[in-house]
Amino acid sequence: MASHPVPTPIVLLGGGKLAEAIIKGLLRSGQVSPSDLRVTVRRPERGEELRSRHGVHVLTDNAQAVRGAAVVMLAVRQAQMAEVMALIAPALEPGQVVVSLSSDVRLAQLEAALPSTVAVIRAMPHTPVGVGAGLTPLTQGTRVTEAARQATDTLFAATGQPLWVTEEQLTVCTGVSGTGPAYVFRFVEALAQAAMAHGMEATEAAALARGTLIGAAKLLAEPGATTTGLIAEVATPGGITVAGLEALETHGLSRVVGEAVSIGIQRAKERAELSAHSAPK
Ligand SMILES: NC(=O)C1=CN([C@@H]2O[C@H](COP(=O)(O)OP(=O)(O)OC[C@H]3O[C@@H](n4cnc5c(N)ncnc54)[C@H](OP(=O)(O)O)[C@@H]3O)[C@@H](O)[C@H]2O)C=CC1
Ligand SMILES: O=C(O)[C@@H]1CCC=N1
Repeated sequence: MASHPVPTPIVLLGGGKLAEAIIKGLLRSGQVSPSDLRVTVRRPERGEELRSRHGVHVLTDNAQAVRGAAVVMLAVRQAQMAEVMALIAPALEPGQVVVSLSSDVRLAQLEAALPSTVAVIRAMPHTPVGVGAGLTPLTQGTRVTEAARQATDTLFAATGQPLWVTEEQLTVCTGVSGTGPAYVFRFVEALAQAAMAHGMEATEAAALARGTLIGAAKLLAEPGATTTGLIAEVATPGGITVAGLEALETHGLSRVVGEAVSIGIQRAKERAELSAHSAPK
């Protein structure tokens, strides 16, 4: 599917952290130019940042921004979703694709708030989209045509890899890959803290931990790499890594990671419920 051109213009409503990562990823792909991208903000200084860093069009009027767009992405937080959907609903044009990045608003609620002539898709990108290395789970609403699906697939392929899932699975993805980069970075911090506890200077400790993650990630990205194989390459039988791996499990690594994922999924479900109950009828 990714051999199709990326559909443009692309409009991002809410120029926050995730929107900027998507802008960076799309521009980096070389398949989209700054003039293909429009982003809305509510603070002029944020608009200036985005304009000067990426050369994109910046607007404050969400309804005006969606005019003529091929794809409209909802990139505001839960608190602004209902308001922004109400603003753009009368301005959306038949055939447009609306992609919600919100973890908190379900397809049924999105479709109820938006005209029946637009295709609604939910996406759960993560910040690696900014370097073209994102994995973006997607789930489609009831009015999605093959063209709309292909347009969205192509767009996220430009920032890494799209992955189509059910809406239920998207909630799991939120708790695993949407949040996941933060957990990985926290692990790097913990590794650096451990190095410092054993006498390393902060700068060297941070470099050791960061270098370990970046090097390990590159090995994992090699064709055919498996975590089991990569672990075996490090863990000399009867050696030091084996002892460390045992300590990780004894002290609950799998349980702790499982707990973080479960809490994330539970919170995503609670927020979706809250959002459904507070939506204007
Ligand atoms: N960050 C991530 O890694 C991920 C985020 N998401 C989802 O993406 C969405 C955005 O998250 P994130 O980027 O982190 O949050 P941010 O708070 O960074 O971005 C939201 C942006 O929307 C702006 N905004 C608010 N109201 C309006 C409005 N009426 N018109 C235009 N812009 C407006 C905010 O402006 P101001 O700066 O003034 O507050 C802010 O810059 C959320 O729904 C989140 O769940 C999903 C997956 C991963
Ligand atoms: O923390 C959040 O709520 C969002 C959703 C997944 C990643 N960031």
